[in-house]
Amino acid sequence: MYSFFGLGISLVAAWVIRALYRVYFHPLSRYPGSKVAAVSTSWWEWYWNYVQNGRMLFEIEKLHEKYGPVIRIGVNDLHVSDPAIYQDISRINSGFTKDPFFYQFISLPGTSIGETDPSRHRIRRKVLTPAFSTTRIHELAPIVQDKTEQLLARLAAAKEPVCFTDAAKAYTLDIIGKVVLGREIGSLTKPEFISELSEHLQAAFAIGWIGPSFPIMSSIALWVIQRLPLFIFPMPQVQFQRACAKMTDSYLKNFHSDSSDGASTFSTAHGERSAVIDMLVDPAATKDYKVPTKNEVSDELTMLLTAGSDTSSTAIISAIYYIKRHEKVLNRLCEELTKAFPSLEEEITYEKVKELPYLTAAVKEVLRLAHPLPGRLPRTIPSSGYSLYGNALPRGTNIHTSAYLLNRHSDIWRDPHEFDPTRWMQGDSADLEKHVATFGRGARQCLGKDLAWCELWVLLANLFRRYDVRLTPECDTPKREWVDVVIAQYATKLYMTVAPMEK
Ligand code: HEM
Repeated sequence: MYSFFGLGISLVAAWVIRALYRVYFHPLSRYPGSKVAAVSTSWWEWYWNYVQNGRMLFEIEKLHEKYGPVIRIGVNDLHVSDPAIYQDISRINSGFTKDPFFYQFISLPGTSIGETDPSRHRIRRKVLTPAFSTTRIHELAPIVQDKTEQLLARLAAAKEPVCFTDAAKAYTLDIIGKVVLGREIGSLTKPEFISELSEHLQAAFAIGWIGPSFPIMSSIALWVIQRLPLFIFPMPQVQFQRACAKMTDSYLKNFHSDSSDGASTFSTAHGERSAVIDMLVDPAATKDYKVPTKNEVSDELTMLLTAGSDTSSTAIISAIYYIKRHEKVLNRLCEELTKAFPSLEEEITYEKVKELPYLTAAVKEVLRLAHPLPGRLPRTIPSSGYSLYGNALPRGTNIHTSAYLLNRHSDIWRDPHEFDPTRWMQGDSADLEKHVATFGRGARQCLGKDLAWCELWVLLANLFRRYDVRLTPECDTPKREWVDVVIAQYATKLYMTVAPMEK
């Protein structure tokens, strides 16, 4: 009895000593912020992101307002709100890497997004780059065009207001499905725009932050669950992963890649082949390339489908909301579109719309204010260490930055909270581009940026030129509340009706 009591006291004493060390003597103790987070990253994250449902980012914002550009948000974690520091740590060859603990839960290890080793990442990225390059987007544009027609036809045929949030998710999932898997997912044909794959994906996003809060416990649980039959523990991430594995399997069975053919066997935009899979399984894809196993290919596809669906749809939904809520912007945009496409019979294509200056400025402004990935993306200090405002920080410290704060930082943005596309049409606007954190920067910046742009350009131009868009009164509100569940999740879905423009 006495020894149990003694053990209890010793454990409590050890915990107290460790907590005191972390708060007062740790190398990060000089930084202000949350004392709870300094003692335990997990509990602080769990409280703000789980109990308070994705509000950690707003707490971080408040702490910055109180303490300035650097705050402590974990035992080894600082959050920095300073565009100059963001530029420095995200530049190519900065030496900073992705934090493996964090990324194993918001991605799959070894994939383009989840790989934290820079040299392995470089190889995977080199293999995948041609599948999403600017040149390739021209070949993929007809897919975007087809899906746009399909979506608009459904919106126009609807008798009741349509849930555009679900429709836009179906649109981007169908596009990325065709690009990545070379096959139709068919969400746009479903009565409520919900396919099986989109259901798994939504469920996976819904539990977004639990993993990173308790990395060790969660990784053990995930390891066990991944090895159990699905019916015992139907975890959404694993369901989604297995659905993708099934599709990869059937693809590889149907289209066995002939390595001697290499790149020449890649799909055309409308073919049933997937350039992405063909590239991944091509041993000659790049020097020192080791073809991934079937499961590794499937993990990559899972990540690409995740990265390329809700991100773009969130941007599209926000674009419609912002443009509709700003009458001057809507009028100027419609004017530009009518001038560029005087006849309603004329096809509104990617090649033409990407040249429209006001549409482009409006999309840039949407992406600045309505970043689909608003929250912190930690980067780990390399073995050489890092000097932050002249203070040396030890290797292994994570520096987090967030698009939500950077894209509104008053050092860079005049009237940062205003939705003003014309800021992108002035002399210094080229310089502004580098300060937008929406797609990340440097070696780890978004690989699908051009595809996302293609979707935004084509859909918005077609929608606003050909239809009169009306938001339902419940959605036509001055503010849309959102929380950060890895992706920005809005409190209410966007409902709207469309009526064809008169000739
Ligand atoms: C508006 C839409 C999109 C936004 C805002 C967005 C944003 C981002 C951001 C912020 C990152 C960096 C993540 C990090 O540092 O951990 C990223 C990475 C990535 N994104 Fe996107 N993304 C979008 C659309 C897409 C699309 C359509 C694809 C197509 C597959 C895609 C594929 C990727 C990939 C593969 C990476 C990892 C790149 C690497 O680390 O090398 N994204 N994206």
